[in-house]
Amino acid sequence: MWRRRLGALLLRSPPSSSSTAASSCQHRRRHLLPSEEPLAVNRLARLFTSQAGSDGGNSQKPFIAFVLGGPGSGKGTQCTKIASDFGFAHLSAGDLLRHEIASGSEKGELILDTIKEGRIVPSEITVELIRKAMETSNANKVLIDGFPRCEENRIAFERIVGREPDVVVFFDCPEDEMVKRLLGRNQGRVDDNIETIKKRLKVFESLNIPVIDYYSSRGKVRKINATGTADEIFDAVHKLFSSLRF
Ligand SMILES: Nc1ncnc2c1ncn2[C@@H]1O[C@H](COP(=O)(O)OP(=O)(O)O)[C@@H](O)[C@H]1O
Ligand SMILES: Nc1ccn([C@H]2C[C@H](O)[C@@H](COP(=O)(O)OP(=O)(O)O)O2)c(=O)n1
Ligand SMILES: [Mg+2]
Repeated sequence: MWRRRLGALLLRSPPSSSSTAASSCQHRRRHLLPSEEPLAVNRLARLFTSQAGSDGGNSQKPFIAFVLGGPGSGKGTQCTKIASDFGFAHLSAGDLLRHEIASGSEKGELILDTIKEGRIVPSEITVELIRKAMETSNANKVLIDGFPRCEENRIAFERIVGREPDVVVFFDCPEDEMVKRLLGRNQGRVDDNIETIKKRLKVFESLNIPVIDYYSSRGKVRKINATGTADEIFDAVHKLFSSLRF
């Protein structure tokens, strides 16, 4: 029901794109799980286990909202507003990955190549960046923007953290609107060009929609109509967050 037809512009994309992305996600799953343990598990256990009064900071399990939607659906724009009005820490998986590229680290090159191709970065890299950012922020309410992007991302996070998100906000936007927004974003991003956008939309359909379906079946998804102005959309978002208990 969430699948949308893209305009003629996107109908001619090469059939290999989604299978490449899918195999990347699947491929990494084979390597991921053994290598995550036990170090990361122990660190995350400390982060997420209630230790009232013992750590001098936030001692509660943080409230976690995953924020999903296609590329250009307005996740980042809405997260900024939620953070400002509701006091959430805003952790953008894409920003964390771009920061890693900018740092010149060894992983940066792989991340850059992957993002240019519109594919998904190996989950162990992304989850580790999110884990560190959560630890640093020490926040009790966290928006995780643009994650999990595929089942491998989801499984890696839930396995390491040992829990599910409290809520999954899904910005539902027609593809032609997302394309228009991305082409006008003008932030100098290597992936905001029509070729990469086509691939990202295919990846969203083939890998991210199943994650949304999964959380939907568990009653976690709150779908927001992401058309209209940013302020109009935020009216609905504001209502939603006002109704949540965190
Ligand atoms: N409701 C909206 N209407 C028009 N443009 C929007 C809207 N929301 C966001 N934008 C613009 O669209 C582009 C993509 O938004 P962004 O928040 O970065 O989306 P995402 O994080 O989902 O890719 C940005 O240039 C942003 O300013
Ligand atoms: N969980 C994630 C999030 C982003 N990435 C990569 C792949 C995505 O196309 C890029 C950009 O992600 P970002 O969330 O910033 O993109 P949008 O806000 O949806 O336009 O980063 C990833 O590999 N895994
Ligand atoms: Mg974004």
